[in-house]
Amino acid sequence: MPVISLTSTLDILVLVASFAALLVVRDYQMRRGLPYPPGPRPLPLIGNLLDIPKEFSWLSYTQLSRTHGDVLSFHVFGKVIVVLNSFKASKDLLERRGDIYSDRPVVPSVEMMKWEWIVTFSRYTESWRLARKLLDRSLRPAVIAAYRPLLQTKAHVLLTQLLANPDELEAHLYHMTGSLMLAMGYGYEVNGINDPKVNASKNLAKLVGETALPGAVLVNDLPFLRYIPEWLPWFSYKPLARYGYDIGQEVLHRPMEFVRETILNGSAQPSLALDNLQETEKLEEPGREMAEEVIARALGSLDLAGTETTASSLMSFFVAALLRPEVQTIAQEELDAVTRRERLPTIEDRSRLPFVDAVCKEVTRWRPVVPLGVPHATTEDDVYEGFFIPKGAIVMVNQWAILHDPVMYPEPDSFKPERFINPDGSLREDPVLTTIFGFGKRICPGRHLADATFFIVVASFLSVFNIKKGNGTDRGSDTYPFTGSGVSVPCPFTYTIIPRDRRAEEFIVGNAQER
Ligand code: HEM
Repeated sequence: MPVISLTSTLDILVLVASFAALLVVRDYQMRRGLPYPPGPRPLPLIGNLLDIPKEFSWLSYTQLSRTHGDVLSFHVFGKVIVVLNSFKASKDLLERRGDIYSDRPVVPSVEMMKWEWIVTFSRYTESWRLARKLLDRSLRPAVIAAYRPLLQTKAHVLLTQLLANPDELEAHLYHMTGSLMLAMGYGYEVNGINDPKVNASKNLAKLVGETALPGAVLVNDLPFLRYIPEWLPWFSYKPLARYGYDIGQEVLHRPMEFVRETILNGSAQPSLALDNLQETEKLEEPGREMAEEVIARALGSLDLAGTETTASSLMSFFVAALLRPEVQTIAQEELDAVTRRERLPTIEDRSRLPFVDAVCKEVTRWRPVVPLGVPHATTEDDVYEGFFIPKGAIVMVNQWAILHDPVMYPEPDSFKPERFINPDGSLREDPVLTTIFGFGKRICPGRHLADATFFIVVASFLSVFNIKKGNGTDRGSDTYPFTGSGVSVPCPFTYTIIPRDRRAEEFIVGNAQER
């Protein structure tokens, strides 16, 4: 029987220690003696794995930034994760040094599901640049202005649905934002609450939320797990990868097939797909096929990235309105003065509705829907304020820390739209609020659409409805907890939605008949 002698054990220990020392020296040389940004002390091998909670990690980062400073670093299995906790550092790095801070991290689950076509996950490549250019062009303010009537119609349909079935708020919001993306993107009119195209993008968004962030599933930390074969069912990621790939392909291709069919049979409705496909007609093959692929990727990403974020953010508005019912009354007085209760508000009314606008701004500050944004990655080594940030580092913006800074926003955890109102009653603009849409070359291309949609839904709702607390114990803001994973949304809550009065009810019915 082989015996491991004391000397050979010592030999192994010496070997491991020398290897570890070699790594430390190499790391020191690589960063030219400069320190990494501060953070909790890493443990051997696992680094800071135990310092990064799976839930509500933005709260822990905010806490740590108070002692360590606004740029933090963590080390997990050899990867450096940098968390930016201030607007200044986020601007300095992601915007001013955008050439080297605009990549996305390699995420094993994303690779396995072949989701690199989704613009949000695409690496900083020529293929990303092409799709991104198309999105920026298609979602610029002038185009969004042209789609205002569509936005308003969708908001009015939402009112009708809420009147008929007020208990299904979340489903109606999802339906509204999903049907808006599909109408704008492809000229597709959704068919009822269980429309297959809305469901496909909802399923994809759900799976993305559950799996696509670094650390969200074990395979993202231990990439070798992706090779475990299917005959080890408890451990293999392959069935999940296949499912993710299939629903991804459905969102990527099905709506484009629909547009092509409607072009052929002459029933195509105005849409971003139609506009862009018409442009490609001038091209020769293979350029045309490639251009069509870019359109499919860009619009599939729009559908995916725009539906859940906007719907979830709107859900937070309803929680805020429950917590401070008097805010509804103030906003309604402002709305009534503008519309005289003779019509529904429009996006053009916005400049005369500063308080309603302030409500929208405060909701997004109070409960940012993706509190850690979408991770960026560096393509070069860099030095910031004396700290070393290596090539390949994952860089995240802690939106929560920025938008809950008690100096900028006193009592940051309270929902207070008044903070955005100047003493003369006008709206106080706040450039820091764009934080919710990210920074630099990767800033959300759908921000103008999201902003207009948010406003018109809130204004339309408040002009005809009230939301009131449902039954159950009232524990203040604790009655309405939010989820703590990548996308932070209100947990299910009880409420009652009722028309403000008989006049409001008649108005909703009359408006629906006119459509
Ligand atoms: C409340 C609504 C929304 C919020 C809070 C939001 C937030 C964000 C954030 C934080 C990012 C990452 C930015 C970065 O990496 O620095 C992002 C990216 C993106 N968003 Fe939005 N978004 C919203 C609505 C929309 C809408 C309506 C669309 C489409 C119409 C959209 C399309 C996208 C796309 C395609 C990306 C990926 C951009 C890239 O990687 O180049 N988003 N969004």
